[in-house]
Amino acid sequence: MRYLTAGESHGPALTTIIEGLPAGLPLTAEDINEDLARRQKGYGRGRRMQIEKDQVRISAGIRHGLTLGSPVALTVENRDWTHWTKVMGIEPRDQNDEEVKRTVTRPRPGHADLVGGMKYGHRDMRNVLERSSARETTVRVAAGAVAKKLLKELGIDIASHVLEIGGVKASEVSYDSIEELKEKVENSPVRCFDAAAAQKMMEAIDTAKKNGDSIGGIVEVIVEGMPAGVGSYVHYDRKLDAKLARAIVSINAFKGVEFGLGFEMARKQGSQVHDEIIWSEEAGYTRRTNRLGGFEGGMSTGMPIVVRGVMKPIPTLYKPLQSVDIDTKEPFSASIERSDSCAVPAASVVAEAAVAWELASAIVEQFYSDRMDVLKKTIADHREYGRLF
Ligand SMILES: Cc1cc2nc3c(=O)[nH]c(=O)nc-3n(C[C@H](O)[C@H](O)[C@H](O)COP(=O)(O)O)c2cc1C
Ligand SMILES: C=C(O[C@@H]1CC(C(=O)O)=C[C@@H](OP(=O)(O)O)[C@H]1O)C(=O)O
Repeated sequence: MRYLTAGESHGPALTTIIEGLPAGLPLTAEDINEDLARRQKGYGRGRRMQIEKDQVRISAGIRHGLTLGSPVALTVENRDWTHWTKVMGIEPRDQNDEEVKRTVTRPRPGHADLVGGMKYGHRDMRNVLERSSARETTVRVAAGAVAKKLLKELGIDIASHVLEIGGVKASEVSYDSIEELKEKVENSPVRCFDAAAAQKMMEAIDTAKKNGDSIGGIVEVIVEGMPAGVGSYVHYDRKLDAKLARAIVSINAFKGVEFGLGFEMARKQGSQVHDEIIWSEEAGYTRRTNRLGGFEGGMSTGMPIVVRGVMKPIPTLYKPLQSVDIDTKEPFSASIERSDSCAVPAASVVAEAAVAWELASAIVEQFYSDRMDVLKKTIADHREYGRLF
């Protein structure tokens, strides 16, 4: 499967086209809108999220609530567009209009402005920031919601949550089921299961905001029910953990990724890292522990997938950092109109979507069928073969 996205942050709309979905997958706008709403929540976001109320319009690929096997086209309109019709106009610009003539010549350190401008020859760096904006993650979440629906049909469940914001860490995660974790997380303004830590995280966001600064954090995605043996050890570009790593780091402002114990493995002995193998009639092959986070040799082991990503602090700051105006070459200290101070909770929903997409895509590639009912049967047979292997 593959998908493309198009759209500028303050343009009319964002669009995605999804190709390669099997026919017969139940899918409604509500399935997608639920995740769009989850992405919009989260303590620490700026005023833009009060303007937007993301809703998907499905314009192709679905009939009577089921996928047809043809490309699925999804669009989310930008409500803010009504305030930007002149500046972001599609038609040639009106050279006499003062508002239209104003260009962005002051790059923000940490954003794509300067290098993107140099690369594409955009001396008005609005042409860069409009597309480099994380507004694009709206339709990535829409594509992810479709992937999640496919995974759900195959008995694969996915959740995401926030582990750390601005140095405030949640306590060790403990939950009886992924459903219990989800319930706690969805009721938290920072998507953290630990209520005491969540309170401190919100205080850290308030402090950063008051100081005109921004903060980042760490998110975790957990997947249960993934069959063993998806991905492959035989070639670098077929390793599923590598695909997930790329997907996480492709999210705006994400700078690192780890699986299971992750970077902590550097400080441990092999006996404290590798997961002992056991077998039972009911469950087949499982592990006593899950310190490797669900991967061996670039393949899913069948244990829960545990992947984390680190998000840097938001680059646009009310507290000015020094930069250079590209017209005058003079230094300036930037002042800005609006920005998020922390988008880690929203980004955890994006990470969930990114992981869901990669897993669904890898499953469809490996167990290919044009039909959802056949895919379901193939996965069931694969699980049974693995149990008795
Ligand atoms: C959900 C989300 C919201 C974001 N909001 C902002 C924002 O309001 N202001 C900002 O400067 N950057 C924001 N970012 C981060 C920038 O989009 C990102 O830093 C930029 O595209 C440069 O890419 P890089 O940080 O990956 O190098 C956000 C990122 C995410 C995932
Ligand atoms: C619009 C979204 O996030 C935006 C991501 C973003 C950036 O630079 O990445 C900058 C901000 O945009 P604006 O300047 O319009 O306030 C965020 O609001 C969104 O998540 O839907």
